[in-house]
Amino acid sequence: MEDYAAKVPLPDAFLQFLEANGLDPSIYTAIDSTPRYIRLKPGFEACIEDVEAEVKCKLDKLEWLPAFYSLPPHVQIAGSRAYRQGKIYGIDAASGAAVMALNLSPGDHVLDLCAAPGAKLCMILDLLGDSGSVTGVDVARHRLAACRTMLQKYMLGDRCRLFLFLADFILTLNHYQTGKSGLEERVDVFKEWTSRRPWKERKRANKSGTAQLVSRSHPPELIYYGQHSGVVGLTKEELFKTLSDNEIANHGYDKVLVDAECTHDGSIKHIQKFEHWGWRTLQHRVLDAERTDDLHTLQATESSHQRFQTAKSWRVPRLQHLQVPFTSLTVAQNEKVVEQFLKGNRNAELTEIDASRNWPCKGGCIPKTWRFDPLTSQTSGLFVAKFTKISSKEEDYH
Ligand SMILES: C[S@@+](CC[C@H](N)C(=O)[O-])C[C@H]1O[C@@H](n2cnc3c(N)ncnc32)[C@H](O)[C@@H]1O
Repeated sequence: MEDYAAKVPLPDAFLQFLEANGLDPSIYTAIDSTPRYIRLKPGFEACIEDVEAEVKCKLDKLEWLPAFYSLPPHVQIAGSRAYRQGKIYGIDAASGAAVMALNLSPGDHVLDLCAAPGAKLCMILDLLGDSGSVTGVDVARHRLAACRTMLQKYMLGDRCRLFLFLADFILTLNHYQTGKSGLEERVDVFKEWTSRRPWKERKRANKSGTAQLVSRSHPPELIYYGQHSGVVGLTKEELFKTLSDNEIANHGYDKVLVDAECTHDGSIKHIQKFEHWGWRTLQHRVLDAERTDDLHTLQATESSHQRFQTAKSWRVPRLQHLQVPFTSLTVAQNEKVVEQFLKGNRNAELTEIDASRNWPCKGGCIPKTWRFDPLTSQTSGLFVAKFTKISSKEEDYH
């Protein structure tokens, strides 16, 4: 450990955390050389040379991840015209890999739990193009607001809806309800989305409080919906209704992404922020056992489907894949959560990720799981696992 202390600008407490979690501190020795990544918005392939001219460096196309380019770590893209005009995204390649693992097909309806600020959500919408839908759920109002801004900037809002709530929220929306004749006359029908909400609605929102983080007692709040997201024309009762098991068959999602909160110890960018925040706060923000336990519970809860949002999502016959990327590299927050999920869901199995054949990363401690560690992958750290439902009719409803 002492050897690394010299090479790696990390405090002892963090090195001890890594050791306690069986993580090799050498993965952080790439801190200074890990590139930045951008993703090109579909349709803007021709502008890559303009971007290169603007940021004054050559962009390297990633062989293993479509539309992704790497650039030197010191290059800033936020001030570039291409970024401001919504032609490129700043998103880490490992996050892009997690989205590719969903193996999206045209028309898929995707549930993105813990969606904000929305880098993966935007990529999913780009890949779906003019089909399917994405439902993003997050517990943080301010992060969802950033997500909505991103949707608008990249013109991706048409088939998306965002809900402020806990990830165990059950959404029972039928994705494409059309031809709902007569509903237009009803007072409380969702009209085309507008940022200027009617006075009555604002009053109601004020009453329910404007906390940045919602609690379990907070009712689900629709933060944004697009014209073709399936919301327009519904009443609140229809949007939030509870379905019986039989009805669930016609609702639900094809794929679910659970990008739950974790300690972010895999993220170099996150760890580097402590240079500014002060290493002393690392202990409180990342390492405290109490917080780590909470996060473990959160992930386990979300992934093991004790909470019914994910449970219902898992049970809907349409669901094919549940995809879990975690920005931690500890076994407790990854493999242990996977094991717990499999134990609690006999109709779930870990599935091979087609795209992983070309990924520059290592296998996890459980077969078919993957670990992007910063040194091997030259990306931010990420753990990825994908579950598929074994389609046994009796098991679907247990
Ligand atoms: C790793 S970040 C998600 C990043 C996001 N998927 C993206 O690609 O930009 C984790 C998110 O989980 C949210 N979160 C934490 N606990 C939650 C819960 N119980 N229900 C819903 N969201 C939660 C946080 O607000 C945070 O935005």
